[in-house]
Amino acid sequence: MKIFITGEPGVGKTTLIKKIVQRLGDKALGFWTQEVRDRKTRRRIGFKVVTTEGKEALFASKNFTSKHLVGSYGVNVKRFEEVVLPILKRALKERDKVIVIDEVGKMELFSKEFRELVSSIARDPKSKILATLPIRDVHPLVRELRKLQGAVLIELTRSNREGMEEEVMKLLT
Ligand SMILES: Nc1ncnc2c1ncn2[C@@H]1O[C@H](COP(=O)(O)OP(=O)(O)OP(=O)(O)O)[C@@H](O)[C@H]1O
Repeated sequence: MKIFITGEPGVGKTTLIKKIVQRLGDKALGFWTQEVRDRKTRRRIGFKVVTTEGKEALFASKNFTSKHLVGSYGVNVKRFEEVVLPILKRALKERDKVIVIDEVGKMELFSKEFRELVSSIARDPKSKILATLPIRDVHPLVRELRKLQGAVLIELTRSNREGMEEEVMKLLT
């Protein structure tokens, strides 16, 4: 089963992914992206990736100098790749796992290897995927995934998000 969750920023995609990862336990392999806020000011200062194995890395920050920018955030593509690529490569081999990719977004898509791995995972007819996509087509790959044959595309909204955890679990099991 391949499931793609899309929705407006802040609607709760990452929250949903984390709940499902918790329920899947060691059946899930992958990562999610979440914002990092300053402890004192509570202002958003960057984004980190967290893997299902508990690895974390701040990979986008207002304080990073980078040629890869999304808004005022500099993206450290190397740091993203170091944490995320090994787990996705493993996931491609371990057939029984649900591969979790949150998200196939602008920041993540700077990595060519990430784009190639996501394509391979999506093309594999036997892969089980739970991934999030931005609501807008920020890249041809996002457009391709949105239309992927045999996949389920769900738009998460404030009105349907309450029952979505159960809905997705039903599709996955
Ligand atoms: N079902 C829910 N009920 C109430 N609040 C929620 C729910 N889901 C998420 N939130 C809250 O909304 C905020 C944004 O959630 P989250 O980071 O999961 O959104 P997102 O869609 O992943 O955002 P982005 O597109 O920016 O990555 C968080 O503060 C979270 O606690």
